Amino acid sequence: MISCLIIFNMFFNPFKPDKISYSDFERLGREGKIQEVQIGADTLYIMAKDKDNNVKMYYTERLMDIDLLDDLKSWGVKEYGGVDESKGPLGEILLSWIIPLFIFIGLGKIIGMTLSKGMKNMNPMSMSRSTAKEYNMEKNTGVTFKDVAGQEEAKKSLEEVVDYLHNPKKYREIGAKLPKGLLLVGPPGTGKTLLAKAVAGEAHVPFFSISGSEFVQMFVGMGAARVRDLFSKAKKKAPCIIFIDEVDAIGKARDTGGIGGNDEREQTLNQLLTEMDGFDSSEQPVVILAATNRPEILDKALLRPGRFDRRVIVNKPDFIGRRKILEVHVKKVKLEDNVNLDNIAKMTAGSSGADLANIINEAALRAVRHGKDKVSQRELEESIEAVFAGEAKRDRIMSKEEKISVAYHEAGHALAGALQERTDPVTKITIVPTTMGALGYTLSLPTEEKYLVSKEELEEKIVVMLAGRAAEEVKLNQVSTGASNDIEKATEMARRMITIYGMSDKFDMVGLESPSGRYMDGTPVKNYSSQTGKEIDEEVLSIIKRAHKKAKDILVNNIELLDKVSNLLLEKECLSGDEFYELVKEYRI
Ligand SMILES: Nc1ncnc2c1ncn2[C@@H]1O[C@H](COP(=O)(O)OP(=O)(O)OP(=O)(O)O)[C@@H](O)[C@H]1O
Ligand SMILES: [Zn+2]
Repeated sequence: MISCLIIFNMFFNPFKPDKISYSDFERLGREGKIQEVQIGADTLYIMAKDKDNNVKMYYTERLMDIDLLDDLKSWGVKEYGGVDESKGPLGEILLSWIIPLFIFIGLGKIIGMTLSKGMKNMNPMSMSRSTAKEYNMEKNTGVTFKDVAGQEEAKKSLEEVVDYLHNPKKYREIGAKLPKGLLLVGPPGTGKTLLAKAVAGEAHVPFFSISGSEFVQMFVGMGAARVRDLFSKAKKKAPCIIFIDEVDAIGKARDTGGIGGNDEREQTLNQLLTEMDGFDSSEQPVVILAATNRPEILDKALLRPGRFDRRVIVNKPDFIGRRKILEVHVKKVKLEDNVNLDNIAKMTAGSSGADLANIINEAALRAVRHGKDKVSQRELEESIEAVFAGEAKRDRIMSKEEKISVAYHEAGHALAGALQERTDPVTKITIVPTTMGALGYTLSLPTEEKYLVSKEELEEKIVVMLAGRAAEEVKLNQVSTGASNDIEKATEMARRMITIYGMSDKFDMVGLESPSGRYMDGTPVKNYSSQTGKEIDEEVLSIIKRAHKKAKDILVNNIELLDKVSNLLLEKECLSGDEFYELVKEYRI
């Protein structure tokens, strides 16, 4: 055996293939120097003439150039075909090309095997591959833009990437470089991962994905190794997509300090930057998509040109977007014919795509629980409420007095909602306690999407919040702990009107608190003196007092209606918006 290897090594060197770049390969092709090409999964083995017109063997990393076969034909390459690398990367090719040159018939296998080892060692990338392989690779995600409902703007900005991956040649020829990195920015559950997969699916290219947070838990040095490994593998499969979810976990600004694991993160980040700079996107069309919901904390180095220099905003869906997302997801369940998805879309303002997917699934589970074979409006509405307010908790025993308090409290909220001009319509009132701790609740939902809210609207909202307690006062002459949540929300809103929205006469348009800046404990960053602080407190107090008085006035002026609504609530425990407005209409005419 040993002697065989020695003999073999003597002959090996003259036939050691040289690695060439893909562009050199193309140049050889254009110059008509290529005689034969064997196409492996990751490697192209090329027999071509060198400068001195001697036939030599070369290899290059295979890029997923969809024009490869056309090119080979147009260059007049006579022989080409696939190579089965499972016998060892060079096994087949060597057997057919080199062995006949030797008389070592019968030693072919050994030579093939040993050569393949030699080949491996010449290629450093395959060595690091074994150290870490924690990313996912999907050859075909099977997701297309059709699966991503709404998000039209995001899709539009990603279409160019798809086109580029489809046809890199077109861009290469004109000298255009597409951004290597795109940052998908948006709140959790809005479909960033889905969009990234859709880009890969649309372009029919492989999809490599890894989550930034996985790097943080890594042993020292592993994060960087993993990034290196990921890129080397991806480059071989180019064109392809690399998707880094939660990129903020590695890409946090480096100077923010912190204890432990920081070095690791920095190394990983540096490696990522190095890798991004280290390849030519026009030769190796690898597009890196990264997702974050906190772009502001990212290291500026990540956002420089040539890195993640483009942003794609992925927002929570508006009414039409929600409607479309619902349509995508109801396809997966059996629905009754009379289901009104418009209503569901209306009721779910503020929900993300993931919330909506969740609601549909929840409704299907409920339908099974109800012994049905189709999902109806009822299950859909119930699961929305379960998401927003918690499940009904009917086993909670309340005394009669407690029930009366809750009924007046909720009737108070509902009437303040119905009897002011700028408030959202009431869609449901219930005095059945929920698993989230509420003793009852009043649901009011906007009829249309709102992006701007006026001062008057905010004032009326505060009146609605305070009207629960106000009803207890005017009718039962009592105050209870039941209003604590309302009080907290009303106070917060009044404060924001003054300190953030510039809605007080006293402070005009001075920004007293920054809307986004918060301390570690969640309290807002304050930009004012303690004297101003006192004055703000006074202003807050006066807004609340005014609203409280208005709530009481509304209820006192409509005391009969208040009685009616709470009595009906006590009787039925739960009123729909329609039932409630029936009563209101009677009394308002
Ligand atoms: N626009 C949409 N159309 C259809 N389904 C959606 C949409 N947005 C979200 N979804 C649903 O929500 C699920 C979760 O979305 P995805 O994981 O892509 O969100 P994400 O923005 O990456 O969230 P995170 O920031 O939490 O990782 C998807 O698998 C899909 O079922
Ligand atoms: Zn209340």
